[in-house]
Amino acid sequence: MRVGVLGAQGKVGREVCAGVQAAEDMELVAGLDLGDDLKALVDAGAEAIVDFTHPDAVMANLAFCIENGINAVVGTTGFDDARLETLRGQLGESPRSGVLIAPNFSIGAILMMRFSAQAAKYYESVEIIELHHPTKADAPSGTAARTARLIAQARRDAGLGAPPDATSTGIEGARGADVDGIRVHGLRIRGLVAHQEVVLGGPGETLTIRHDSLDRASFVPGVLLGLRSIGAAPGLTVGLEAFLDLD
Ligand SMILES: NC(=O)C1=CN([C@@H]2O[C@H](COP(=O)(O)OP(=O)(O)OC[C@H]3O[C@@H](n4cnc5c(N)ncnc54)[C@H](OP(=O)(O)O)[C@@H]3O)[C@@H](O)[C@H]2O)C=CC1
Ligand SMILES: O=C(O)C1=N[C@H](C(=O)O)C[C@H](O)C1
Repeated sequence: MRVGVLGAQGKVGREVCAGVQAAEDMELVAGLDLGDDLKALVDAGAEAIVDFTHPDAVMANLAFCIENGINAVVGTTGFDDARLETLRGQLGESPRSGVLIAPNFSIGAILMMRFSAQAAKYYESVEIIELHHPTKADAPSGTAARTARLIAQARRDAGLGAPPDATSTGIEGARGADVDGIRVHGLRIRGLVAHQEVVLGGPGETLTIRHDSLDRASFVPGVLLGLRSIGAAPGLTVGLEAFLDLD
């Protein structure tokens, strides 16, 4: 498979380039970064791209790929419902392309999200703490936002209301961000890579589900799986779990 990487000079992009180059069934035909012309992907005959760029850049990159029939595996964050709807519309007009949007490509993070959603219906309280390196542009993290939405859906399905919280006064932000009714707290700490805790609580007990990406190599096997899978999945896929046998 002929692969292009967007954000090739970035922290994750560099790891992905090395992973693609080491894969026997893949060839790295283009490594583009800020300022490079996307036409290089077409000139190089890229069949699929990987995007680890910036939330402000990714939609234009994907519009180009979809128009040109290039499949895309996307780690860049910043996807809300409106953006996903835009992509569905673009893919509807160019049905040969497949786009995978995955908030997190590490297997442990995917399991952490799955376990959190499974546990959600058993606990009255739940909050999320995401911890990242201080060069991260977006907050809360894409992983935390997705986890919050999965937990919120599981709570709704179980008929649970809002988690208990008597806070009636305080400093703005002290209780974190509200994502679909779930509180998310963000830390930006030098030395960290990507980490998340989901803290659940009920009478007399708590359960903490924690995942740590200690190195960006943790994202590469999932990206390669996405590349190997996306050719057979035209349209929009959200979450790498669609290509994992989790059930
Ligand atoms: N889904 C997942 O598993 C993961 C997702 N991420 C997400 O991936 C994204 C990138 O993260 P990270 O690698 O840490 O960030 P970096 O800032 O280290 O890398 C981003 C790279 O993309 C470049 N870039 C910016 N705009 C464009 C553009 N229009 N076209 C091509 N390249 C561009 C940047 O250039 P310059 O520096 O000159 O601006 C930089 O080299 C973030 O949204 C992050 O949240 C990160 C880790 C895992
Ligand atoms: O910016 C990062 O580093 C990461 N971004 C993704 C996110 O926002 O969830 C995935 C992982 O947390 C690393």
